[in-house]
Amino acid sequence: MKLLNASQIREWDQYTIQDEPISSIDLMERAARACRDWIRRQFPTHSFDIFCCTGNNGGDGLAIARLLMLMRIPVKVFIVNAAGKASRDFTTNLERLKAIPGANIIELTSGTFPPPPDPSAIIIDALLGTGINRPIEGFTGEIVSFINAQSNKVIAIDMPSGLQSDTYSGTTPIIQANHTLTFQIFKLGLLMPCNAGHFGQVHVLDIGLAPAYLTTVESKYELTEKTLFASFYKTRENYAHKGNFGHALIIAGSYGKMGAAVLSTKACLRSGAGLVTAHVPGKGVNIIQTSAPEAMCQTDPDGEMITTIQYPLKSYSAIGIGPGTGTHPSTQKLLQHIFNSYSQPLVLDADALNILSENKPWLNLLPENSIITPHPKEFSRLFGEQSNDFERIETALEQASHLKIIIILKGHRTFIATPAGKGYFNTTGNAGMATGGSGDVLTGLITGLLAQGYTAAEAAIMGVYLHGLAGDKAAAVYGMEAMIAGDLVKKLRFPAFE
Ligand SMILES: NC(=O)C1=CN([C@@H]2O[C@H](COP(=O)(O)OP(=O)(O)OC[C@H]3O[C@@H](n4cnc5c(N)ncnc54)[C@H](OP(=O)(O)O)[C@@H]3O)[C@@H](O)[C@H]2O)[C@@H](O)CC1
Ligand SMILES: Nc1ncnc2c1ncn2[C@@H]1O[C@H](COP(=O)(O)OP(=O)(O)O)[C@@H](O)[C@H]1O
Ligand SMILES: [K+]
Repeated sequence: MKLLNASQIREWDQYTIQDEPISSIDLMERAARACRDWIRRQFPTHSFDIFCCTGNNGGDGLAIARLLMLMRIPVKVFIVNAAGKASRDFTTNLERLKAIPGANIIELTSGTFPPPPDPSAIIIDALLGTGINRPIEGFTGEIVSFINAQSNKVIAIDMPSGLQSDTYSGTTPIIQANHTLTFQIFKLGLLMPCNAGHFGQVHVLDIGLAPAYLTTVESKYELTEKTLFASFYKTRENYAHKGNFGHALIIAGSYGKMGAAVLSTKACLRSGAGLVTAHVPGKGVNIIQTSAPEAMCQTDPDGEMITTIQYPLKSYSAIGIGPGTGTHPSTQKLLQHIFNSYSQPLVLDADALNILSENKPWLNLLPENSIITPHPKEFSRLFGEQSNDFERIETALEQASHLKIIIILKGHRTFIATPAGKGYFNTTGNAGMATGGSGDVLTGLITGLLAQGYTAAEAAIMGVYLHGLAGDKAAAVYGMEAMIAGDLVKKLRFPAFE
């Protein structure tokens, strides 16, 4: 699914109005009904204080208020700056709400604040949505601060008010919601870790915008979803043999960190690669051969770390390097040797990235379409500190196209930047994956996909998606706390397709 910016979303709105056709007030009603249904399911016994400005986001708030009232749910509506310019659909919804006997509508003008809400009431933030075009200030800002000061749960409609959908919002007043009910599609601002304290849990509600619009519009960003995965996935032929699925080499581990080698090797085996070899320190041979007997093993002449490769690399269709290797100068030298002698894409993680950040010119030696998998700290060691997450993804895209590599910026919504200038946000995974070794699993998995002949971008997107899916399956069984990285390997599954 493409990610759209605020003006494209407005266009999508208009497209749907003409294409379906549906009037704009009916589209607002459909959006309000979707919110009402979600709210009723989640909070069946609460009362609601709904805060509205006078644009269409406020119009949604008024329609939600009416729909809740019609179900005999207690609702108070506060209209902020009621004398301000009102949208047509806001005005229509205000008339409809006023027509309901007992409607409790309170106008708030500068300096008048509402009474503190009932402790069990839920606040609905329908002040501003995607129409925001400047930071919130003045009385609206004071109302935002008032809402944030309450201990009540807050549900934001479409966007937490004050949060920009496409750019960094800075430190101006912004609603801190527990839940955000956003319409039809994620917004960039709802994917950024720096905004997490504002959007809480995001729920995308289908309001029936015309899918055909998406084929007419360009977007730099996309979400990884099952359909994208399916578009890359290659079915195994009945007569296929292991020689058809490549030979992956995992270079990993050091004394005390052999677990990293085991996890990435096992994940590589489960990627579908035909053959997997692990290159490990001499003393690690028994560990790897016992825990991953399906893999072959090359031992380093050094017992405790990776220093030397004494065999040709050409026969390997993909190489993953870095988990648990350490950054000893001998390991650094080996990495440089690989950069100079191997021309196919590499997958670089963990200590390989730490070595790169100490030898930045080597970034230019990376074979085209190599994949690097930094977490935010590794990313800033490589490419410098960024002042916010929007800047970080921009830098990732710039560097991916400059270095002609894929950058996987790991996190809750892992971001994949491709040399073609496209960025993908992953939709799978959970905080249970914040446990040592999860990244090693990802490295092995992506290396194995690359070895089978998937392009670097496909391997990166599929790997990240599958890794998160495995995390979700592991969390469903063990809970987020009890799951460990080895469970990700066990739970790796390729989705079934028709
Ligand atoms: N397609 C969809 O998904 C659908 C969307 N729908 C809903 O419409 C919402 C978008 O509505 P919207 O365009 O009327 O904008 P909204 O956010 O209400 O702002 C209103 C006005 O406020 C002003 N303003 C701007 N910044 C400001 C600030 N900082 N402080 C104070 N004022 C500020 C600015 O006017 P200006 O002052 O610039 O003239 C702006 O026009 C969307 O989020 C969703 O809830 C659904 O109903 C149907 C389907
Ligand atoms: N809160 C989270 N939500 C979703 N995925 C997460 C979360 N925390 C970590 N992950 C995933 O787990 C992996 C952790 O990798 P990394 O930080 O390299 O850990 P390690 O070095 O311990 O293997 C990444 O793929 C990341 O996206
Ligand atoms: K809002």
